[in-house]
Amino acid sequence: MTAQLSVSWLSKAPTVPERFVPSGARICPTTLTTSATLSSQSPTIQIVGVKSPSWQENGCANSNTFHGDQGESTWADLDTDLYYWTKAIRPVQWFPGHIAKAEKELKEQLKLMDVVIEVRDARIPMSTSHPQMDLWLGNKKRILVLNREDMISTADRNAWAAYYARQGIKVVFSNGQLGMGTMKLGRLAKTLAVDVNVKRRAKGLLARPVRAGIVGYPNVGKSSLINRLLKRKMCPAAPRPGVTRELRWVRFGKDLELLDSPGILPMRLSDQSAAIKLAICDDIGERSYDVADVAAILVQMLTRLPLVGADALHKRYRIDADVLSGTTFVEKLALSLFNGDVHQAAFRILADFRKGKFGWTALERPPR
Ligand SMILES: Nc1nc2c(ncn2[C@@H]2O[C@H](COP(=O)(O)OP(=O)(O)OP(=O)(O)O)[C@@H](O)[C@H]2O)c(=O)[nH]1
Repeated sequence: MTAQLSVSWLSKAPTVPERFVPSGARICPTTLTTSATLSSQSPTIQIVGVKSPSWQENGCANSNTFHGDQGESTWADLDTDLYYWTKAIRPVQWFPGHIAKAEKELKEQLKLMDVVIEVRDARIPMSTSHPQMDLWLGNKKRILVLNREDMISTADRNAWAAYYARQGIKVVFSNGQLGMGTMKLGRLAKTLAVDVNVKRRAKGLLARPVRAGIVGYPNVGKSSLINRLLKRKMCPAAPRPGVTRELRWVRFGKDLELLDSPGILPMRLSDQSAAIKLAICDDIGERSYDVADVAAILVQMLTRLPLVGADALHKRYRIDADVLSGTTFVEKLALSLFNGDVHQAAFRILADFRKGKFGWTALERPPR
């Protein structure tokens, strides 16, 4: 997919740190691809009852600017640069066998679902949107959940809420760890599927529980949400991707059944900007990426994020991020804290980000 660039892009060379400029790399604006634009391949999410069913999630397929209350151009520039940074590192690819199996089984179970609850990581809602989800779900009733709401800023949340509101999409923000949003989710699922039993009764059949399938990328918090709703640990949940291996229906009260499913993602991650964000957010298996590369890119991203910046990195590690490439930053940290062990230093930076040590922030803002 190609992106049309705004004039400012054409006139402004991306700020690409040396380490991430691949040899022979050339800026070719008309063929730039960004995570924002690639995600536009995924068509629509809709909540039944909402008019105008077709939501081009990234309806501005060719827009690369982000909106929000601050740093609009910062987000756009960052997206451009991220594209180049990823060109210089080992591609991130992850498709373990259980995902292929889960995808097949999930498609078979679809016909049993009255409503589908699609869970995404609130830090990266576009990068955790499966490009084929719309094709699989067709007209099925859907609820969009942005989980890990505690891991983003209020400004991020407002930007995403406004974005979905403009599309006529109701989005539930949730916290699978503490349970916020889960009751609302349960209620919404039952409300959306209310016609199931209306139709059954009209045919003289007994009412049955509404069936809601919970789907999404790995580690976005699907099982945790179910456990929180049930107030019991019925589904395996742990802080690493790929914990749920089997599809499993569980009952919530007498009128709702929930399907927990393994996290699925595309066999080939063609959008490497999205793939890097999955790695940063721990939504993809650790063996699929080079930790040092990913941490170096994270440093460069954080330096540029309006809510973080080089100051936050300096405060934590006493190293100036704004004058160094991400790689040099990681190497310096390795020397100062880990006896030169770059892997450990890289892992520390990723772990600190995931624990919110630089402040809670999303890595994506909605397209305009
Ligand atoms: N901070 C925070 N952590 C969460 C939230 N939801 C889930 N988690 C944590 O994220 C980790 C992954 O959650 P899971 O429920 O196992 O995720 P999953 O989507 O089922 O993962 P897969 O098995 O890979 O499909 C767990 O350690 C949870 O405690 C949330 O809203 N906020």
